[in-house]
Amino acid sequence: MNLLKIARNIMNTKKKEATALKGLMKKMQKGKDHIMKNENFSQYFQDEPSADMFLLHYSDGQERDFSIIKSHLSSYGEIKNLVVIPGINYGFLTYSSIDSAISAYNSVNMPLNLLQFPSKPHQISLIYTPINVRELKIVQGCWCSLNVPVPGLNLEQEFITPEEEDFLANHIDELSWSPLTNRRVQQFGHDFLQENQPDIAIPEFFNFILDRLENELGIRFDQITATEYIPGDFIAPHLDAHSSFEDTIVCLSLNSPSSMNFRHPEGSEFNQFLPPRSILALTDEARYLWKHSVWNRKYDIFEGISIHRRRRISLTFRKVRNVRCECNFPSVCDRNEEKLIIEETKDLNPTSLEKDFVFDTYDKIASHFSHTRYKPWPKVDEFLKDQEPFSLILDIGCGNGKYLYDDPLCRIGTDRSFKMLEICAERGFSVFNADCLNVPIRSNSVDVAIEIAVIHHLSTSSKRIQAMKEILRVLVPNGQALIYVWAREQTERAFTDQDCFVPWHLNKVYENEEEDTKGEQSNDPDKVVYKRFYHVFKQGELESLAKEAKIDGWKFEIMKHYYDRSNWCVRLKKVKDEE
Ligand SMILES: O=C(O)CCC(=O)C(=O)O
Ligand SMILES: [Fe+2]
Repeated sequence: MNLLKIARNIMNTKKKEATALKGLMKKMQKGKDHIMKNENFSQYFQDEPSADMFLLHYSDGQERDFSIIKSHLSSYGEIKNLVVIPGINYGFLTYSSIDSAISAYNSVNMPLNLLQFPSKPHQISLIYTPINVRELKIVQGCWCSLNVPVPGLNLEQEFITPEEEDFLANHIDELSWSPLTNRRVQQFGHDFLQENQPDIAIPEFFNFILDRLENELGIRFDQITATEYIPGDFIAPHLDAHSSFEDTIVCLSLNSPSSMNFRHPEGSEFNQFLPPRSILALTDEARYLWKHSVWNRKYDIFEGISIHRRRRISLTFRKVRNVRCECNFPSVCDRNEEKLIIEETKDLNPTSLEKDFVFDTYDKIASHFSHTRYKPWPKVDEFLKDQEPFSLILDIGCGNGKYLYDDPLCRIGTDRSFKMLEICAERGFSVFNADCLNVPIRSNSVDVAIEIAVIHHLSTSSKRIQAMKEILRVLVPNGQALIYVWAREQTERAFTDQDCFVPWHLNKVYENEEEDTKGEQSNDPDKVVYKRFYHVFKQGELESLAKEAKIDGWKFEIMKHYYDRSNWCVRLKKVKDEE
């Protein structure tokens, strides 16, 4: 090779390097600009060195990238926090000292300091920030620890071996999972989710673990729930029903770390880290008083370091209770709760359940209810504003009239509760007393109907269908309706049954002294409790109801169905039934 050729080769390599470098610098700047613009983070960036840093890594933030980022960044000093968020190309880093941060900053930000990620090589870069990562809302992992101060909570790590973990998970996966909205489950022993179902025998492959638990805790568990959580799945805060199971409940985690939130009724909260193969025993206060939940997060932050969740299978071991619960926490105990058994009949007359726990209750709580229900829900409002001007709008079950506000000429409301109607009348709205099963309005006469949080107070499915039929009847052809009902799957509350009572805690200042029937005394001396009857809807149930409701050659077309504020919702249109 002659000299000229060598020189040209060197020149070419240098040129290539320079182009690569330019490309990288451009990409870094683009990444920075993107974050500044879209996440509005520019306020968090600063030139002055600090131990807290913003980490641009340009990878997909998955677990395999995380370990490379971590081992590289550890070489500059001790790391206090390192949060890499699944699916996001930036993260957060805190060093134990500013010196480490400076040394990382100076080396990492050098162009062409590429890290060999499994996906592809990446440049990472660091920016100083004044913000502590715990305070950043974007970080949605659960900050958790191994020992949380919840009395009666006990974690034991490595309760089973990795081989036993595989053995259990494989056997369970051979059986069939039942889907719930946000996770899948399998029940063994007594199936408390499906009433009146015979017990399912506990498969033999569980025997070794039942024996081990019996040896350790002295309890032979006879009910097992297997739950599958894909990252992002969750279980809402709940207490395992006191009346259904005895004191100690044990959760065994398979295949993935996760965390469980414990919340005291007065508000304090802790996140318990759950390593795979560990058992967590809930006894006494932890079992009876603190609600537990698994949040819908894709990662947890344990000792400052983000830990990606993978597919987790949890096994919950319980012992079915045969005697009344005598726990020391009567305020949260269901021992006195009657189980609602509702007879399905075609009779549309109100039952005493509806009279006492819907009509009467809403009359009693009307003014308190009205003070807490004044803001229209944005999606309902949007629907109403979407309608042609001067459309006639009927609000069935209008309550205090929060959707009747502007434009009273075109909006009319009905309700069963006279007290609610009095409130509407005082506000000058056009309302009248009516039952939603028999609306005294001509057929084909209203352009738009809404029925928000009403149908879930009807106790039988015949009544719920009749309510839908009434909406269909009064609407003009092509008229639209919007219906909201409480979702069983909501995260705000947990329901063991679809038919249930939900308490209303009424401040005594709202109690009418002349009335003879009073609510029950609450734990709070200033409050009384009134029960409201609800039938909480399963996902898809409202759509089935809409499909079933047909009259005189008309039916509903489902234009949209969605979840909003703990409710299942449908937007319907009255169309010709061609069948
Ligand atoms: O995921 C877990 O370990 C807890 C499940 C649970 O709370 C339950 O099934 O009641
Ligand atoms: Fe539970």
